[in-house]
Amino acid sequence: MQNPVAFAIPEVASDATRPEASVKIKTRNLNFYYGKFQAIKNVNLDIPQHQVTAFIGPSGCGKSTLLRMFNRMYELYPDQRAEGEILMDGENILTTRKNVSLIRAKIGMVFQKPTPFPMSIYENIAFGVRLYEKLNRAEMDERVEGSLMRAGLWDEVKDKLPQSGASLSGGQQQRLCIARAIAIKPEILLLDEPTSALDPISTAKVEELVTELKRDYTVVIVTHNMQQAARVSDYTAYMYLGEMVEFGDTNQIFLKPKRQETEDYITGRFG
Ligand SMILES: Nc1ncnc2c1ncn2[C@@H]1O[C@H](COP(=O)(O)OP(=O)(O)OP(=O)(O)O)[C@@H](O)[C@H]1O
Repeated sequence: MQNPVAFAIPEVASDATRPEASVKIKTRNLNFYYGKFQAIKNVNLDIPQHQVTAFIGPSGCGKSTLLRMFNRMYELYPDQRAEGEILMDGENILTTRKNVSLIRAKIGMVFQKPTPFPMSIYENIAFGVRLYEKLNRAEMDERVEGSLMRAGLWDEVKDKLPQSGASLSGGQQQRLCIARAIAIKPEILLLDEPTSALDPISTAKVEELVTELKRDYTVVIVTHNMQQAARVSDYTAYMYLGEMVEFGDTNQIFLKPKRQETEDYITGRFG
C-alpha cells in the first residue's frame, strides 16, 4: 500500500511561512519608507505559487505599498525606500544586479482604474510584447488573440481590434488591461483593487477570470471587498498599520481567525 502521507496536502503554516517548494514570493524583514514615514513594518510572508493570495485591511494599512514593492515600482520616486528581502524563485529582487525590466517581465500588474494605452485594442496588447520579444505578424496576431481569449474578451472585440481601447466599456477596458498583463507571459499577476471601478456583472467576470488564471500564474490581489477576498482567494493576509497581522488559508481566516484584530475586521467590528 502507498504511504498516504505522501498525498496529503501540506498544512498551511499560520506564521506566514510555508514549505519551500510551493513558495513563489518570499519576503523577509521587509520595511518600506515614504521619506521618514514607515509604511511597511518587518513583513515576513510566503506567497504560494499558483494560488490566489488576497491582501486585506483598512485603508492606509499598506496593501498597495506592499504589492508595488514586488515589481520595484517605488524606484520611480526618489524619496521612497525598501529594506529587507523579496525573494522570487530564491533571488532577492531588491538587491539583484539584474536589469529591473527583466524582473518586471515576470510580473503583470493591473490597477484599480482601467488604464488602456491611448492606442488600438490590438496595439494595447502588442505594445508590451514588443518590449520583450521579437514576433512576426502571425505570431503577434496569435499572441493578441490568445491573450484576449484568456481574458474572456475576444468574442466582444474580435471585430474591432483597430478601434481605440478607450472605446470599450469600463469592465471591458479592465479585461483588456488583464489581457495586456498576461500577454507578456508573466509568472506573477499583481491586481490592485481591480474591480473597484466596475459594475457587478463586470466584477463577476473579472473574479471568474482570476480564479481561472491561477492555473498558470501566481496571483496577488488587493481588495477592500471581504466577499471578494473570500470568493477568489486561497490565502488571505490581514494587514494593519503596515504590519502583517495574520496570514493563512482563506477559509481559516474568515471562519476561524487566530487573532482578535482579524476577527474584528472581517466581522465589521473594526474601529
Ligand atoms: N506617495 C506617498 N507618500 C507618502 N505616504 C504615502 C504615499 N503613498 C502611501 N502613503 C502612506 O503609506 C501608508 C500605506 O498606504 P497604501 O496606499 O499602501 O495603503 P492601502 O492599504 O493600499 O490603502 P487603501 O486601501 O486606501 O488603498 C498610508 O499611511 C499612506 O498614507
